[in-house]
Amino acid sequence: MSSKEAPPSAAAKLRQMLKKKDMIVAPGVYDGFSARIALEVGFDCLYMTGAGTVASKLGQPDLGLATLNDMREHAEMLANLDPSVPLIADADTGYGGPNMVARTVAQYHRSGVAALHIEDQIQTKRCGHLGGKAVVDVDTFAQRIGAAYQTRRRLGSDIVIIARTDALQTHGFDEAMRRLQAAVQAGADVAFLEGVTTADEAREACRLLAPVPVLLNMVEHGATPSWTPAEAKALGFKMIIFPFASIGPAYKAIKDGFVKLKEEGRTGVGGDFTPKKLFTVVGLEQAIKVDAEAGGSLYDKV
Ligand SMILES: C[C@](O)(C(=O)O)[C@H](CC(=O)O)C(=O)O
Repeated sequence: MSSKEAPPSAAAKLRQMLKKKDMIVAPGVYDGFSARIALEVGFDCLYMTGAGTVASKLGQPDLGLATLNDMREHAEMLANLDPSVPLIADADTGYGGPNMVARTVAQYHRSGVAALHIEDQIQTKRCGHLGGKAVVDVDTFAQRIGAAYQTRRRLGSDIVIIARTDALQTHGFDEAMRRLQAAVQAGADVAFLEGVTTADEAREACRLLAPVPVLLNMVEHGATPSWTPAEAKALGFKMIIFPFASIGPAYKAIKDGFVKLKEEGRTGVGGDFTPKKLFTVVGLEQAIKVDAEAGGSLYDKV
């Protein structure tokens, strides 16, 4: 029996999206559940936040504590919930020298990740919106991106390489631009100026980098003013990520529920949130279908 032609990879799909004029909007997801909710709402691109991954998987702050294995495993799970929806995943510093960056790109590619961002912070990195950051020199950064590009070519992969500079805070705008330009020369597909602080700076960065697409990191209450996708598009950005779009509301909702439980002995979970509702959000229908198509009847009475 012939099988259907394989659909395009998520990375190839993201490359197509980059060519269109629409803004690419990716909500931050930090676990399988938040990713499923983003898919339920109909987003056509997801962002795996490193900060959210470290917080949820390790219960730790975003200080470079996650290893390649932690991040890859998480990214693979997220990328494959719906492989037709591209996942942009945080890859921090690439986790070492050129050979480690090469392993990172190869492993993210094999895991079905559509795009990854690699930055110029030192290995003991921190969230880009904390003070006291330090960056490697421009040549080391260009080597990281060059290793990513060579790996992508070697594998025949469409994975989109996003170069992020954290140099704005310590070295100023001109040096940050120089770094992004060096990264583009080294093979980056998309530029990411971390911690942009004003609309003028944002507009100028997009102008100087054109035609290279620029990503905006819309961390709420960080260094960057709050802009909507439409406002970001008007400034010249092509992609926007909202890293805390799920972990922020989750914190409040979970905490409120726990306080209620502690004080009143009840969680206050809404009556519509039945066990079946939870499993439906995370793919119950698909699981039933797979079983039925294989001739099974395991879930007839679910
Ligand atoms: C984008 C980011 O890398 C992330 O992990 O989501 C973080 C977000 C954050 O911690 O504020 C970053 O900007 O460094």
